[in-house]
Amino acid sequence: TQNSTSESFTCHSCLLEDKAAQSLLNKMIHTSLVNTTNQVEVLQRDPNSPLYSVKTFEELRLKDKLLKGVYDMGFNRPSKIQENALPMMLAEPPQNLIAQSQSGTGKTAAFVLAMLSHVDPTNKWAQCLCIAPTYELALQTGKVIEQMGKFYPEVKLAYAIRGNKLDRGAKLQEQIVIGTPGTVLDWCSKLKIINPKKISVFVLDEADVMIATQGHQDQSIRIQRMLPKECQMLLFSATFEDSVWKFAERVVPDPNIIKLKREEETLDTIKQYYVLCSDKEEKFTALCNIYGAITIAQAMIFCHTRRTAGWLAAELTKEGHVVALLSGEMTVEQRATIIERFREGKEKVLVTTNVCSRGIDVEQVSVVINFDLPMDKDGNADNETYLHRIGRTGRFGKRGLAVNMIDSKHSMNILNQIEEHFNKKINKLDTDDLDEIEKISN
Ligand SMILES: Nc1ncnc2c1ncn2[C@@H]1O[C@H](COP(=O)(O)OP(=O)(O)OP(=O)(O)O)[C@@H](O)[C@H]1O
Repeated sequence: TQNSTSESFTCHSCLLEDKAAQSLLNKMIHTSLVNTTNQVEVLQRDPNSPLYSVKTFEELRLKDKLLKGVYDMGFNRPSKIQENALPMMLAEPPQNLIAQSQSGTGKTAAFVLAMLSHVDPTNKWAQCLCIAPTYELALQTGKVIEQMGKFYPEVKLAYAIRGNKLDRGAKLQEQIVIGTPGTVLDWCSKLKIINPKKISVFVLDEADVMIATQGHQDQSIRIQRMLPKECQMLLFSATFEDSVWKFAERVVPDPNIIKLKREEETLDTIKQYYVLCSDKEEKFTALCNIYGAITIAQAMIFCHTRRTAGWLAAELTKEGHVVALLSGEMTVEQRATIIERFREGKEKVLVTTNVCSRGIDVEQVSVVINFDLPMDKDGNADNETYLHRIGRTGRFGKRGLAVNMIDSKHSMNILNQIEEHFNKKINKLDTDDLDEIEKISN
């Protein structure tokens, strides 16, 4: 209907544009390293120079105060990306770096360590400058700097973020500055609080989010142009589409490049079924019939709109089931809390719309219910989203179960498109047949 289309559109646009919120969510959720089996790809500016990588933090010859900070955070050894990135960032003379890897692989920890090692605490001026796309992301990175520098109190940190007003010409004493592009630019140019000529490390974090925000790209480039040529430039991004790449090349001259590819998801280990119903209510009944079977593991239920998700969560609750609802009108903090609880297993079922959970990794989910099938704005099958919802990477390749609810010719059509696209047959499931339901959960 007109209504549901526009509703899903609003939710879609509010979150699609809000890459920053997604990024913040992932940061809040990743309280430890994400497992990846993919190899790191390293492209050196000088292909003849030996490639250094480290397996321990000791090999980096960090100051004791810093090593203590690293161990105090519970890090035992460098992550995959850190093995190569750290030696490059700490090399003499300094090397420029562009690094791309998914959220939770240790990028932030890596450049924070690099900044802290570069600082000369006896010099009371800004030496390292880090820019992040939003206020919240800047605060989040600031926290990591404070935590890692806990045993190195001579090094001070300043936040160049809105609301932090300093007088024109006031000279900053802090050696590290973290902030958003607009404020950092003001501090460097108009207010002259930072002398950009004295910056020796420049970090551009979350480049993909940065360029998605109006104006940030230009501001970042203007900041970069004020820095001395020999300043070390470091750029990090979770994704690497062409636009990010073009931007990266403009702000990081002569870069070394490190990439950690995301693992491909496949449908190979997934049992896929469809259930035939006549309307939403019948889909609900069918869902209740298989509820016992699906809640042996953790399940996610996807609906097309916020309204359906809200309705479904309420109906399931009325039936006495404990479910969590992740919805578009929630704040980032609220969403983070819900995802965190679900991750910890406090709730076994999470009802959500696709938009809300796009790009958020919840690896342990082994049952996915498509209460509504994923479709694009023209009403065709959204194969990519289908794969993201139910696919598994090699690493988390345990068996999974996907159940698709069909209640119209249109949704049957989408299902057929999905079958054809992946060249995989999706079997019919009779939810009144207890033996059959028994089978799917084994
Ligand atoms: N070497 C390490 N050993 C153990 N844990 C680590 C290590 N490096 C980072 N971590 C932890 O792993 C989590 C993810 O790291 P980090 O935030 O640096 O990743 P990221 O790639 O920057 O991801 P995001 O872009 O989402 O912040 C954090 O909780 C961090 O404290």
